[in-house]
Amino acid sequence: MLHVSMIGCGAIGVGVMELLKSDPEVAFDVVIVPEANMANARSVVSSLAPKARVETRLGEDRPDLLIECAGHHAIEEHIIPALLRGIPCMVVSIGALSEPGLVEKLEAAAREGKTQVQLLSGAIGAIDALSAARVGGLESVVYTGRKPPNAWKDTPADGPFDLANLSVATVIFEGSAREAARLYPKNANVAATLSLAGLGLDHTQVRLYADPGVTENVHHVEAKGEFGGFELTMRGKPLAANPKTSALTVFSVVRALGNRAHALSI
Ligand SMILES: NC(=O)C1=CN([C@@H]2O[C@H](COP(=O)(O)OP(=O)(O)OC[C@H]3O[C@@H](n4cnc5c(N)ncnc54)[C@H](O)[C@@H]3O)[C@@H](O)[C@H]2O)C=CC1
Ligand SMILES: O=C([O-])CC(=O)C(=O)O
Repeated sequence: MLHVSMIGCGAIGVGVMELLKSDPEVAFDVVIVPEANMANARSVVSSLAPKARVETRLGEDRPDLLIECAGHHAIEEHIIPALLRGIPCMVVSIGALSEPGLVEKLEAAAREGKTQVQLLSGAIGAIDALSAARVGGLESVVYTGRKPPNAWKDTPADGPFDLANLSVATVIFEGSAREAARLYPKNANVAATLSLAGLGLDHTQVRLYADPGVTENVHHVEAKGEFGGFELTMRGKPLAANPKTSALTVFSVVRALGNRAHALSI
């Protein structure tokens, strides 16, 4: 039985608890949310993981694994202190790692705690192929992200572009993955994940579209290198609870927890 503490109880966290509620090998002991969200989280957790406590921090608990499904601040606030205490962690808010120095800080904390932090693939596939290709040397990685206009609400594109009335696919950003992640933190996790697996934040090229012609979050990757090349297109269905987040992100967390909890890992 894997004893898990989870940070966040939003679209991803709730989806994960729903899918794992009848898995006898995974137990949620603690769910961590900010004070203001505790009442809401308690009502959800009481039906999906009735044995779990809702807290604002991990405290003295020592789970087998701490998983972050919360957002960028949670990395500094909860993951780094847990790693320093030797608790293995998984992270889904990969866009946060575009902040200068944060990847190094995470790595140093895991080393000091003699443990490991796993960065999850989330909404994108082929991270295994890309990071293997890096071993032989990569020439270029180009990522194009395409989402319905409402997924760009409350981002820097909301204002300069009349999102509600777009009639054609419109490029709202073109530049490096570092800049994409800085400007669009909640929509640039995929760009950051591809960068960390591949050519890094400054050399991964990103183009983002608000596209009234799509209903899914479409991720396209083109990579070339010593290994040859690949092209990947993923059409991720957005979660009803948060259109910025693809359902595959939830499934990737469930897969990662299953791989730790079950006898066979794939
Ligand atoms: N790697 C990937 O491919 C993807 C990563 N994400 C990232 O996953 C994260 C969560 O996404 P959603 O569940 O859709 O968001 P959401 O907004 O629905 O839920 C976030 C939850 O985390 C809690 N929270 C926020 N800050 C916190 C903190 N500092 N400490 C503890 N709890 C905190 C909130 O109260 C809420 O319960 C976001 O950062 C998002 O950018 C989302 C989609 C894909
Ligand atoms: O598709 C998703 O779930 C989220 C996404 O694009 C990102 O954060 O890069």
